[in-house]
Amino acid sequence: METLHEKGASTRGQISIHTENIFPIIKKFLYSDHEIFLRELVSNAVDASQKLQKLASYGEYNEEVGELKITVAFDKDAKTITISDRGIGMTADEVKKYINQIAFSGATEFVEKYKDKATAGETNIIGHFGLGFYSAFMVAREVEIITKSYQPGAQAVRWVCDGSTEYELSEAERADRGTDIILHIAEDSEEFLDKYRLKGILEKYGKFLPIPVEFDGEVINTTTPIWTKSPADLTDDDYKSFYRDLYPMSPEPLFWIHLNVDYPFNLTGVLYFPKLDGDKFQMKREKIQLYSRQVFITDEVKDVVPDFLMMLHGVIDSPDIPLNVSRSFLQADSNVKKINGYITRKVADKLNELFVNDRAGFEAKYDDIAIFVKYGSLSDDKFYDKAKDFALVKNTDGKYFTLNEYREHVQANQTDKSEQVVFLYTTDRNQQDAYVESAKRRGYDVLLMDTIIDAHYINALEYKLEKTTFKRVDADTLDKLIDSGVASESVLSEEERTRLKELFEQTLNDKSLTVSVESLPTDELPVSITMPEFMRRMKDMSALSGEANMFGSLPGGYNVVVNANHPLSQKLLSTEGATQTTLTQQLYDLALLAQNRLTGPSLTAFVKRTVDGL
Ligand SMILES: Nc1ncnc2c1ncn2[C@@H]1O[C@H](COP(=O)(O)OP(=O)(O)OP(=O)(O)O)[C@@H](O)[C@H]1O
Repeated sequence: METLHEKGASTRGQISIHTENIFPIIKKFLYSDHEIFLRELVSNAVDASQKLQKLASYGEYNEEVGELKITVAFDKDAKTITISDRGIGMTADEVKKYINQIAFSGATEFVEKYKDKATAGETNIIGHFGLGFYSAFMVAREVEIITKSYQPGAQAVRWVCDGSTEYELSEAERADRGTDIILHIAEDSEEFLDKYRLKGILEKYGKFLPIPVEFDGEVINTTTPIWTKSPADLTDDDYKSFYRDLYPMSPEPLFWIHLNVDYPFNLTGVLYFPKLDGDKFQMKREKIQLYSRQVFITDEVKDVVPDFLMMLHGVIDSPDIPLNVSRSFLQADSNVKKINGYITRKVADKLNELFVNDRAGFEAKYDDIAIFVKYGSLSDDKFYDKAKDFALVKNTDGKYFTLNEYREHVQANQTDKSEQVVFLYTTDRNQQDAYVESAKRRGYDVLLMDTIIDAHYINALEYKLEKTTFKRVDADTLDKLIDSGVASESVLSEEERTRLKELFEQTLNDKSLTVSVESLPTDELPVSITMPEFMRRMKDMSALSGEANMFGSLPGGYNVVVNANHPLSQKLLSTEGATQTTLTQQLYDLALLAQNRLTGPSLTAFVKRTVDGL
């Protein structure tokens, strides 16, 4: 039985810390967010309650456990906030040991002592920093503890400390086992003496705590959220309704992944693939909530979750993530790295499973999934290796192919003279329609690569796929895009071709344009405008990165390709003077128009010229 040495008297003593000034430091810097005090104290109450449950289950506590509800109450007049639990409580010696010795964590000792008895994943003790309790001094000018140990016949004790290094410990009255933490709120923290404020904080951090927490006559938490259950016991509706709880305004998720791992680290959670809808490019971060043993910690999951999965929604719960330490430490933490790898693997496995089991369903969702697959493939080679079998490409007819299937599909028709298979693509089906249609007329297939990440994805695929080149449909004339090595016959003589080239150069009078005359099929446009693939990619990249580099600032870069075999070319050569100039300009403008690039005064002039000619 625990009693104070001098029964009835109170003891005074020094809190054993090495610096006198630790409290101001705690107050200011331990947590920048003062509301955290409530999370810490309620977590301690949860710990104490769970410890009691454990002792009971180990047969070391044989009395009635009863209801283990934690209550949080406040008194505006007395300016107090009280957190009460019916957990294991503390003897006077334990108060001295656990409360007075800052940074000595009772929790660590407890786990150490019971770890042999606890089965994996069962060590549900929140605290292991030994400082949580002292966060009370961020908001309180004085903290009082009234506690009574679960041990038979234990004497209740009262500990008071005003935030200096002095404390007072005396005997007290408490009917039942457990602990009351009474905070005498400091003047500058009176904002916390407010029903809505307290409720808000409790709901933020404690919505899923494993022990019921009552505030203002209501229990604020669900003690067994779905991630603590076994997937076998859950239905689709359970997952969907949990999602609705977390994100009331969001459309139904596409699918989800239940995470559950014990070794080499402990992690549970449910990650949802959201329906991104029109929001595809907007990286919606801060949608994953991080918990530690059901205590909400943060929605800043950077470093814990791979960057490309930051757009997922859901909950991750891990006691193995160091939470109160700096970011740089977090990055170097080996558990965090393993967790990262694990999540990546689970996501890849889930996608593969969907692909294999339900190809049609997978395709139906693919437009939403694509961004994860692409971003993942770009940022993580291991993910790419898994994803290459289920990553899909979509052509302009809306058909989906895996990369291998697509290669098979186009190989016969789209292999050039250097044995490269050319994947043609469009970044804008409407704007590049003329080019897409002429490619299709030749029996070529065209891929849709119209999302912002595709430029990078194409680079990565070219690097990874053997003997494969991507070319945008308007990068060159079709003969050159897929160069069979067989030159087409020209109906014009060499001299006529030179005249044609000069005619365009003089009429357009623009040094940034390169004019070439080529022998194309007669059903191709008389004039078309192309931009070499390499040049365009460089320009796109510099536009994307927002950095002005030499490619970004280069003007034009366009080629004007005149089709020597088109009947209009011959007609052009047979005219002269103003008629010839007008016709040349008109053909060039039509080429621009076919690309939806004829605007402003040039468009006005074109319309007038056309009307005049009718
Ligand atoms: N409500 C409580 N009931 C019983 N013991 C408590 C209670 N609150 C605190 N303690 C004891 O005081 C110790 C120190 O608490 P403190 O919050 O400072 O550290 P911790 O919980 O071990 O770690 P953390 O910093 O992560 O919270 C606890 O480990 C526990 O032994």
